[in-house]
Amino acid sequence: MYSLQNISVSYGTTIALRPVSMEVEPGKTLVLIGPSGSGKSTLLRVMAGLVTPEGVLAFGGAPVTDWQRVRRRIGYVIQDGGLFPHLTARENILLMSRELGLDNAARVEELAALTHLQQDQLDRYPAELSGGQRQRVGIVRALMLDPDVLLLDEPLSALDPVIRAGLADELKNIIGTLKKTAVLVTHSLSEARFFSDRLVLMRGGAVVQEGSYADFEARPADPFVTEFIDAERKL
Ligand SMILES: Nc1ncnc2c1ncn2[C@@H]1O[C@H](COP(=O)(O)OP(=O)(O)OP(=O)(O)O)[C@@H](O)[C@H]1O
Repeated sequence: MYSLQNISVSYGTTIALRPVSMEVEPGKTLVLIGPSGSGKSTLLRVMAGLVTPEGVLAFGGAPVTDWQRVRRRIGYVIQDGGLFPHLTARENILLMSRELGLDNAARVEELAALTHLQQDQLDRYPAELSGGQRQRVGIVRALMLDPDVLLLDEPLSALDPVIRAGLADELKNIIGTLKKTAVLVTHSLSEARFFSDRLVLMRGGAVVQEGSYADFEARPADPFVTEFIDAERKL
């Protein structure tokens, strides 16, 4: 779905991504994991077309030249939903559809059912919803235009453990049922293990190891991989 060749990003004098190359396979879930500041969100923002990198980024087999067209095929979810506070949940969800002149009212109902959002919750403002409900609204909004790809930046990190476990199940089901390609950023190794077909561990803007969770355990490419796994286990 994505092919990245020597993608790098600097913010002024800060190097956020060193040349990174990777593939994101269609229909699979890739998880980006690594310590704070390692470049995970920057890489996701590059895939969302929100940051322009050096290097070559291809989507669906061709280098991206028209982000307008590509962005419609991508749903982007950030921590706490990233909702507009002055719009109700339903208005947030329908914003893009209205801009494009699409009547998607029925799809809201379908997706609300899939994410266990209730009617009265859809008519509330974000401040009147719990963190888990806001996150669900963010997920429904991202799914409205039926994107091929879901980009998820720490979608579960603001939630209490019970809600987090429930939403993790729902999200995994949604990704599987709707056959989406997903790229998910997390700090949590257990989340990474739960969601990933493939894992990418980053440090200092570079990829340390890429593979399955089993590869990371059985064949760590660098002492940092073992250190990272052990540190997470202790918690
Ligand atoms: N808009 C920005 N302006 C300047 N520097 C930035 C900006 N965004 C990120 N950075 C820097 O780029 C580097 C990578 O940041 P990024 O947010 O991609 O890391 P991350 O792995 O997602 O971190 P976290 O897990 O804490 O969210 C960091 O050094 C960060 O301080």
